[in-house]
Amino acid sequence: MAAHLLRGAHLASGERVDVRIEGEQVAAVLPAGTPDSSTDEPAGSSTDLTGYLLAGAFVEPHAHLDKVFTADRVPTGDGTLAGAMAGYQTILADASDADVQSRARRALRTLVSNGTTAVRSHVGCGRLLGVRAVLSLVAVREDLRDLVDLELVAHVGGPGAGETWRVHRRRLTDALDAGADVVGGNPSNEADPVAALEECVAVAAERGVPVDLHVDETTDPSMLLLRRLAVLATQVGVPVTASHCVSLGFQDPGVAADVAAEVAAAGVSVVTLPATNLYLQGRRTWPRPRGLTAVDALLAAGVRVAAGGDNVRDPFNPAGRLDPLETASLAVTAAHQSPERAWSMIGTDARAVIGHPPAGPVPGARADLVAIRADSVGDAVALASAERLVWRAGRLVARTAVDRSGPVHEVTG
Ligand SMILES: Nc1ccnc(=O)[nH]1
Repeated sequence: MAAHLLRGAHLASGERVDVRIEGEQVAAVLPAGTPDSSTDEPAGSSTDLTGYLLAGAFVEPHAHLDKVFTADRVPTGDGTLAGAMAGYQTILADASDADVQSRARRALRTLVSNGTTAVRSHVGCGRLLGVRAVLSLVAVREDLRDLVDLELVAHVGGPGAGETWRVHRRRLTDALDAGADVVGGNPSNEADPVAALEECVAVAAERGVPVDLHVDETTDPSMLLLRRLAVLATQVGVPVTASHCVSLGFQDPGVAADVAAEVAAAGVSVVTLPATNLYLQGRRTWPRPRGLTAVDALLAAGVRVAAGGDNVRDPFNPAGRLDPLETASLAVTAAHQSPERAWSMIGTDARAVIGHPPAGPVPGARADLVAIRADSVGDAVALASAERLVWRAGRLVARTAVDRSGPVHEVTG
């Protein structure tokens, strides 16, 4: 089997190593310069990674690829979630298959060149879109399958749609039939949030697929569906993820700790989405709160917490770089996590949340790797150097070099 040697990189621990890749996997991790690791290597089958930090590739656990890059098509809204949802409705008529696909492809290539090899994207499948966007993204998933693992979440509903949960149920099953992998939705924004939540979880249980819901994306503490979701999660045998959970950050600390314990006991994972929730939440209150979930309480209770980029250049967030290191930096400054914890939230934890097996410079793991020019994890999170190399299943899929004129990206897939 063809082997490739990555020479002289350092790991997060600081140790300098040579990493041998065979096929799709990491075959060996040896101290840098170990003679055994480089003998019998024909010239050209190694890469010098001196000065690079080598780690498992990043994972984006929560994107919205059907919406990405639409910010310039809508008038600036009022910056709230309701305003963003209303603004987005106006774009849908123009969202042809070709348009959705080209925006999603551009976003995925950027994510890959930044070090990401697996992406979970929510995709609208409500009244205006039906299964159109799901089908568009299924085609993109197929096209780019050598570059990135793309998982699709059927994101049903929306306020004012005037649809009952019977109709939503059909929309979810249609989207799953069309190729979506996971049940999603935004029950907190429905007329009957508890009924909507229960229906989503019921569909996931019936179909035997994971469920990943937008939960409690509000600073209003009286909305706390997370508690009900934790109860439901103990009754179904499918993986349950709660994205956003903003209102948990607005509970009394005792309540937050109790709910976090319930979430941990139920095995529910949480995805925090700092960029969008800093943008959308807290617009109408002073002092202005930060719209983040209670990350510390969740971690203290033993909940798996990942961090995602969510919306990028759309009515929900006009900014965003499609770089998990931007998300990690926000987890440090806005969610008060250490750089090392933030790094794990965009890597190991995010990968576990979406149910993928471990990857990284560990013998036997899949060779999904990112090398970034950085002295340490703290450096990588803070400076987010553009100089990166990315391998997926043992194959180099992207390389960004920097010369005097700036970064030069090459996505090889
Ligand atoms: N934060 C978000 C809520 C609902 N839809 C989105 O695209 N984003």
